[in-house]
Amino acid sequence: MVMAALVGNAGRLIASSAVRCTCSAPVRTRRLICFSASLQKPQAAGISAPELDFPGIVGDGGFNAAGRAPRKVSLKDMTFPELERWVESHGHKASRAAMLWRHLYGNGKWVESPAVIPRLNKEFVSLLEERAEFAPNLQLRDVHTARDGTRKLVFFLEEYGASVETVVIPGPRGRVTVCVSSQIGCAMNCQFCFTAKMGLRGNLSTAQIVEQLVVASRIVSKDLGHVTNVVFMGMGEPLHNIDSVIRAAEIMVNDKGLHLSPRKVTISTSGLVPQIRKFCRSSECALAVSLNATTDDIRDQIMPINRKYNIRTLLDCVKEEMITHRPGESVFLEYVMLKNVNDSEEDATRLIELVKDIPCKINLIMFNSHPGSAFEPTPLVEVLRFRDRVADAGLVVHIRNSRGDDEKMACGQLGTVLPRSPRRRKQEMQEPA
Ligand SMILES: C[S@@+](CC[C@H](N)C(=O)[O-])C[C@H]1O[C@@H](n2cnc3c(N)ncnc32)[C@H](O)[C@@H]1O
Ligand code: SF4
Repeated sequence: MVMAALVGNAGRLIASSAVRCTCSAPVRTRRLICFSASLQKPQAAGISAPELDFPGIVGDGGFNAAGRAPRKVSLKDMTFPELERWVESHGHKASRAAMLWRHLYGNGKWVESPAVIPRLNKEFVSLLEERAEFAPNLQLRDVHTARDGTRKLVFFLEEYGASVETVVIPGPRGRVTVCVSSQIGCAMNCQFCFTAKMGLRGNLSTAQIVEQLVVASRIVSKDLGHVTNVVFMGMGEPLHNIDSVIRAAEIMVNDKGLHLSPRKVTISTSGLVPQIRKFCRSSECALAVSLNATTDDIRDQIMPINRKYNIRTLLDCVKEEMITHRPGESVFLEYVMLKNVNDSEEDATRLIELVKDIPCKINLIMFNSHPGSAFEPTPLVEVLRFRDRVADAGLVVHIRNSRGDDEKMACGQLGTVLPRSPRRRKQEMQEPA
């Protein structure tokens, strides 16, 4: 029956027999990788060695058009200790880094130029003007608002000629969740996900990830209040861009700035096993794993990454990492309900067996349809039945409703830009009075 449901999709599923891997990265991505090799010869490039220690330089491409002088460092590429080192390496007190950090991230200030920071030492202002970039290359192009109040921010990246999207989801009791993107497109090719159709165009830098949150916070601060939660569930596979993502998450939880609780910053992955290990050992933020099937047969077809790391390998890794490195915490297991694909009674029974020894919370996600998708959502009554079976076995399980799906803002729908009237676009982009 399951296979029958997949028949319409079979050609496409079978044809996608391999996960597109990192080494088939597009030219732009390869250019950045090759660039890091050229960093090994700093003198030849006319760049002073201390500058090379700072991630803003590397993430930014590093050189000006002439290829000799260093470009500005991108401040939002740096974690707090790195910013302190950068400030000190230019002969200033570390306390100036703390002040700068507060103005970048703290207390709703979010400044974009040293000129507006009061009582700043003149030489420090010159240093910032000459050598530092406050905001990365990420232009807010549009804000769409769905009927349920969910907002989608569309950012344009000039160097890729493409957009990435960020979603703000107002919740009950003052909860405000920002869903950030980590890549432009995605290489993982999950068959039910619209973002997969873009393929991978490139990775976002730490600064570009953090900036999504800063801009979203600024836009919603007057009417919704503070952002309370961040989920890396927008465009892209966060652990395919793990270094930038871990650093962005570190900046988000820093208590002198954005100060989110690490438990409220969740990184979601389709299941890259070595990167899950690295993440659990080097970040304190929460982990979500998109399981989405209970047999390798089905998962191989809907999530090609399963052909590399199958369900057993994935769940063994998750269990071991949670028990060893995250005692007392639970992993979120995401499960998109696909009609006649992964939603049977047998699936519920297998799911219980698979996860019963893992400290976890299961989220059943309603499938969000998109143009060209061969999948259909499981009817709500069936989702409720599935949930009850899993809950009766003593597992923690919730149903996640779609938010913003009328404006294509829900999970797995990102990657399109909707036309708006110029008047409404102007209204939505303004900060509320
Ligand atoms: C878009 S992904 C981004 C994070 C990461 N790449 C991952 O797969 O976990 C976030 C979540 O959306 C789910 N998802 C993808 N396409 C979906 C769709 N069309 N409807 C509902 N959920 C979807 C994924 O299974 C995942 O749990
Ligand atoms: S579900 Fe996640 S990993 Fe899969 S294609 Fe979509 S964004 Fe990529």
